[in-house]
Amino acid sequence: MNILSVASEVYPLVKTGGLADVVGALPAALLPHGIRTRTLVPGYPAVLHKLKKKKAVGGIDNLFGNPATVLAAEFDGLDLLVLDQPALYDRDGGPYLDPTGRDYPDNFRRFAALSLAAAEIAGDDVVPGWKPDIVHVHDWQAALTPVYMRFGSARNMPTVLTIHNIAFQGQFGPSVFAELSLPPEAFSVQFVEYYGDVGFLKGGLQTATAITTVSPSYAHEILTPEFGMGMEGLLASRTLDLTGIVNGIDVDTWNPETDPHIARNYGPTAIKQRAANRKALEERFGLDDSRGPIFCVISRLTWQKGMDLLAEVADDIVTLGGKLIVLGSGDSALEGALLAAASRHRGRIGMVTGYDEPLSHLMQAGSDAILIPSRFEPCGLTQLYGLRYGCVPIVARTGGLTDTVIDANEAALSARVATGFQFRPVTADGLRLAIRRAMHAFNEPKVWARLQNQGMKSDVSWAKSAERYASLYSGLLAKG
Ligand SMILES: Nc1ncnc2c1ncn2[C@@H]1O[C@H](COP(=O)(O)OP(=O)(O)O[C@H]2O[C@H](CO)[C@@H](O)[C@H](O)[C@H]2O)[C@@H](O)[C@H]1O
Repeated sequence: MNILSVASEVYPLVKTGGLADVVGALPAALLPHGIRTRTLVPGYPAVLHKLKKKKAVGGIDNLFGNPATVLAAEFDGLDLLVLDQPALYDRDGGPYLDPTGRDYPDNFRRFAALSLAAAEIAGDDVVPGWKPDIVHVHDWQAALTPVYMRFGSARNMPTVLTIHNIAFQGQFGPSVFAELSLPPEAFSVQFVEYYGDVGFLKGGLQTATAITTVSPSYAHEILTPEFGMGMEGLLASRTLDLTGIVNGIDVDTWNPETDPHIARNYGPTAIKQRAANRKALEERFGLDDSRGPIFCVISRLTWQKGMDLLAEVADDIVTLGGKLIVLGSGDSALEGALLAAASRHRGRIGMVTGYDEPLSHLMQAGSDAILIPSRFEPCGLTQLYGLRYGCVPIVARTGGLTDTVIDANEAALSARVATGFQFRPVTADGLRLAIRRAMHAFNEPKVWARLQNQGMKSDVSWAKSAERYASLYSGLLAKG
């Protein structure tokens, strides 16, 4: 079976968040099921520079006024198709933002182009000799693909749309519609029209054959007004086509036994070796060597991720005898609040602003616990990395965090299945209480070691979830 996967980022070529990790790891996990994935991504400079051997395999004469080339390349086991169109993608800055941090004003065109190219690859002879059986698109940036397919030659090919975060919907003013090369009837409630605007994700949710999101709990939550972000009504009409499949992680990239980014490698039978990583972290963040637990945070600094709650409890972590290290960037007010906490508590709180993949590995390997106080979290990946690295997750009880961490309550502790701590309500007090519970457990070395062990034994690989995607795909093909 051939899948065309379409996304705006893919690890290890271009990553701003968890979407890239999933799009980068799923193809290898699907291979044992006889499923071959080609991944279509935009030809940003970062992508083109990293791909040394690439060859033009097709072209589109007129993609919103300019010709585009489709390049093929292999990278780190990924079979890639790259949409090369310099007018759209050859920019300074990131995939979505210019160097000053503002959205590119033509993002609607940049990602409509990605979707239109995908539809043409699926339906026309853009890549001679190759056709997918199913097109699997990710998030709003690729969500117009099934809409274009509906009006093109691949109208009968099944499509899957995965929602990684329903908060990002790709909503634009009505004037962009004229530029999308869609027929007039597409500006209607059955397609992209959304309260008078154009909704990319909305159009995808209407037209994709199947919809998935990245955990079973989030699949339920997005049917409610609290989490559905306005899409709950539409999703309610599609519940039969909606599934939650929890994310896995790439257990080769994230393997404490072989990880090149950490000070000392270790496995489940040598957890004590983590001490060398803890020491390396203390040096890196300028922390003292007091014995209390190190709590880490690796996150976008946003309200979604509950980073305002973290700023509120930072002083308490120190008062309770713990230490806190934060790696992240985002909202400047939150960044400022956390930097202020770090300067109030030199030696006990450390912060690195920015994005640093290798450091994120060392933090998982050397910290005692990872804090994830998200207000909503479709799946979350950092708790899965934490489990694999013996870094105990302390998480808000929401979305995929609910599904992947087993709370250390009395019953779970005595059954020896607990892997971390959950809290609700998601407030500063809720988080504070969870930190207290964790401190208490940390002070009982046997209990803590059991939590770490149990976490490291959890299956966080893609194996089970890849099987679920494989059976979803087969079901779609069987339906014809
Ligand atoms: N400053 C920094 N330096 C280095 N690495 C950093 C970093 N900040 C974040 N990261 C990394 O970026 C990724 C973030 O993934 P998450 O799943 O936590 O959230 P995100 O909201 O991006 O993803 C969305 O999509 C994913 C994938 O489906 C869902 O799990 C999630 O719930 C949803 O919100 C992780 O790999 C993390 O280690």
